[in-house]
Amino acid sequence: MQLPDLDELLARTHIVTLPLVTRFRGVDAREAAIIRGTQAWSEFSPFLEYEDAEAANWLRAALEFGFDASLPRRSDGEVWVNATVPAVETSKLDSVLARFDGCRTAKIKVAERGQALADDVARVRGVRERLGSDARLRVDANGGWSVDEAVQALRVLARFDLEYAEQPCSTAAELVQLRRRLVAEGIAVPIAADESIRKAEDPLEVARLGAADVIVVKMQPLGGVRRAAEIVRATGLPATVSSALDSSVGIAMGAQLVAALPEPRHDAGLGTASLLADDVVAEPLRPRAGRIPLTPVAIDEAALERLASPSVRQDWWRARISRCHALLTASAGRNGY
Ligand SMILES: O=C(O)CCC(=O)C1=CC=C[C@@H](O)[C@@H]1C(=O)O
Ligand SMILES: [Mg+2]
Repeated sequence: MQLPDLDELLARTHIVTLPLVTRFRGVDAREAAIIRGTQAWSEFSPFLEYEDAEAANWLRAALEFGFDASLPRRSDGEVWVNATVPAVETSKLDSVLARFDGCRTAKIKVAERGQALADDVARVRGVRERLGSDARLRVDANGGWSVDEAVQALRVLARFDLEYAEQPCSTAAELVQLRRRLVAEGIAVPIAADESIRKAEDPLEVARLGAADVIVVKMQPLGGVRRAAEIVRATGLPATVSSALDSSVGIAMGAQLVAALPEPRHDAGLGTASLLADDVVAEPLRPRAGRIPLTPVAIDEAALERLASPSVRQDWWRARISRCHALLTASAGRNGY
């Protein structure tokens, strides 16, 4: 595939600000570039604090999805998704869970700065009580615990029967130590790596070190469907595909990554359109009966206008796209991107 040139890319790009229902990851709104590709609508939405070198991978993913005619795409079938529970008080659990119709798996944020282990325990207990004993529950600490804190927390949280704990500590070396400690203490909680995959220089290190039982893969940070699927294959570990809190366009991209992976599959963290108060498509990809469809999304042109970011943010994003495009052009490999 040839990279679209910069002027063409910018002419095809809409910059939008999507309000969130609940504060998540420290933000109340999500900014994204929505791109009308030649093959499909695609999304470029690296978090604002990411440097260009990291953000360029996200652009690679957007270009593959939007412009690469040789990318296999499935339009039939569905993807099972998990409910995503932000670090809310227990009084908000009913309203959060109500947004994830029929989800049989929930991922619960823990180790939030300013909160205590008792808050995490109450939240996990609250979700277990509401979803019942058959539901699969995962927690995600975003690297917020030391090894000692993780042992202490997982000893208590294990009581709620966890599918896994995602990125309990920040480094792969700590995850290795933690896994040994959990085995030694008889605490049966598998470990998943997220930031240790998507923010690592070498995403295969986790597998080499034996740092995780499961890997979490996000299609934008990993540079697209093909690259992410290759990482999964190379690690040989079971994978959970997850969103980066994308619009429904990015969610549809993630769903194609799920379809590209071998079975069995963990329920995907692709229910997060439910955390948005508005979206760019006619029918947002919110879970119904625990699933989202693989059908291509239909853009709502009026929503692109309604949600258009203020001009100062448009300029910021266009400058960012230009810099990332230059990085990709400079490093273009055999495939042209
Ligand atoms: O995996 C999910 O259930 C939803 C996606 C999700 O949790 C995340 C999306 C974007 C940024 C991250 O802080 C967060 C994660 O850590 O997995
Ligand atoms: Mg995570």
